[in-house]
Amino acid sequence: MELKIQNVSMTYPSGKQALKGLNLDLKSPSLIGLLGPNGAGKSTLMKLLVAALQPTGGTILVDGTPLAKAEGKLKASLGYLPQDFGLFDELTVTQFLDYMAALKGLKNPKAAIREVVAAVNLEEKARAKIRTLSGGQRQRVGIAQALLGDPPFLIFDEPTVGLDPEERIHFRNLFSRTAEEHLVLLSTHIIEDVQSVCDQIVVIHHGTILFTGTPEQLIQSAAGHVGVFWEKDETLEQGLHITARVNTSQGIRCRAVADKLPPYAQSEEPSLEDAYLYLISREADQ
Ligand SMILES: Nc1ncnc2c1ncn2[C@@H]1O[C@H](COP(=O)(O)OP(=O)(O)OP(=O)(O)O)[C@@H](O)[C@H]1O
Repeated sequence: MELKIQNVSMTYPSGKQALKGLNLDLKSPSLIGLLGPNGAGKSTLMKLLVAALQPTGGTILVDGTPLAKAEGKLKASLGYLPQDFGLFDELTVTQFLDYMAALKGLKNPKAAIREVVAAVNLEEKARAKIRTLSGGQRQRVGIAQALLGDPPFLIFDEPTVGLDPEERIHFRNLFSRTAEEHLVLLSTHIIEDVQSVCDQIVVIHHGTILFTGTPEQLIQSAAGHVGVFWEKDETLEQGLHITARVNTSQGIRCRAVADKLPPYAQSEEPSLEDAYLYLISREADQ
């Protein structure tokens, strides 16, 4: 499966331009992490990709066919976890998944439901009413319904919200395994979610794409722009973007990103988080 996003823009009826001339190729199999600050346009892009919104400019091609003509095919091969996912509180987990399986037209719903309930570790709650679940468990039901029927294209909008660290690791591994044969797109603010599993990262900010490439390429782009120093007085922080500030017994140790590091900063190898913050901070400085 291949999606081509060509010069896509989205302006809401309010006049807010959420996306500005985006170009992007998404090709199966791949696990693509969509990173960006609040309001960057991530959810808008995902809504366009699932045809929940129509772009106000540009074209989206699904295996070469314009989305407007390929909508049926796209929806039949799509699993989607939206950001604000409403659940049917009075249904049990299994009843809800059964309903979703019917909407998806699955031929063998019982086996498919068993499979996804196991994949998200919810066997113990399969008969529990959704209103009795914790936030993290509800999120897992949302992930389960997206996985139902093993669709070849999966979109998860902030899938790890509400999950504890152990669950987040479980889901990262699940997404990674799923992406061995599928196209998986996940949006997140959490760098660790993309760090260890995504083979491609797309950084979006103010409705434009700032970066596409591998995590290693993003890290490389910040080489020479990350440094640490002891904060002897506050003026040393001026003109720098401080990414960490640690109180130690010897004083305050600062980590910073900057276009040009000051002489008192000792250069450090960038992490993915440094590189992301460097990219966003450069944009903010312009
Ligand atoms: N229905 C809407 N009408 C008007 N403006 C909207 C609408 N939905 C989103 N926006 C605006 O479009 C911009 C992009 O929003 P979007 O939800 O796509 O960002 P996001 O990157 O998903 O942010 P977050 O991480 O906070 O969910 C924001 O400025 C937002 O306020």
